Amino acid sequence: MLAVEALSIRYGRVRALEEVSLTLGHDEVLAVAGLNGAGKSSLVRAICGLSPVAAGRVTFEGRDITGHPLYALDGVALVPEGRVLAPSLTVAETLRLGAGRVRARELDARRTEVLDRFPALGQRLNQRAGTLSGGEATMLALARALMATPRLLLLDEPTLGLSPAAAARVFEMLAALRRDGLGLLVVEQDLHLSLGLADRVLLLRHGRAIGQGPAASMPDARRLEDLLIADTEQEQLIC
Ligand SMILES: Nc1ncnc2c1ncn2[C@@H]1O[C@H](COP(=O)(O)OP(=O)(O)OP(=O)(O)O)[C@@H](O)[C@H]1O
Repeated sequence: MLAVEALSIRYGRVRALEEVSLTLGHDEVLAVAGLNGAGKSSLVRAICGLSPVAAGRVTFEGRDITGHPLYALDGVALVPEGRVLAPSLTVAETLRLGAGRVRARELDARRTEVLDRFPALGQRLNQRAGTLSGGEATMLALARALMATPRLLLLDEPTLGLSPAAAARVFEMLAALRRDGLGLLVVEQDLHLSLGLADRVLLLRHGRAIGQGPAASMPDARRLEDLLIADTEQEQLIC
């Protein structure tokens, strides 16, 4: 469904990503792991046209979408780092934004479908996003993305700032979405959560892929953390 080929990202003289490649199939989960500054957000943002691509290619369902802006990408939605909700908008207004330009009947149908997954949001339709708890706000960011009826969902640190229990609930939701056929690319610092959900894991260090492979064949979370921290260059540690 998604293929990233030798993607490089530059911000002026900063080399944020160096020739990183990955593939993701339908209803597959790829977790991207790396320390702060490893290039995880840059990768996710470049896939949906939000970071400058210096070289390489992104294809989605066979179409070249390199540099295409998110709003023009049919089938792809993003849950951005930090959720990026407008605090003064209500839950209902936020969901409406996520749907883009659709007819009222279609909007109602999508909202009903999405709220089936998030009953707590359904009880807060008139509450302003800025007054939601961290866990509720994350669920709203997720629900907003689902209003676009994506086949591929990109998530950038969806558990940031959440309690372990709330983070586990987010990952339960992601598991349910995968069961329902969504492809997920998730940037996640919590390697226990990542390894529990992902089919495959991509490890980034200083903008380079230092390993990529099935989650089942990865070392445990503690060893993975050590690999991400290590200073020595070890190309393709895990394949
Ligand atoms: N807009 C920008 N302008 C200049 N440099 C940037 C910009 N965005 C990111 N960078 C740099 O690119 C590198 C990768 O940043 P990125 O945000 O992709 O890392 P990350 O792995 O997502 O980090 P974190 O886990 O802290 O969010 C960093 O050195 C960062 O300072």
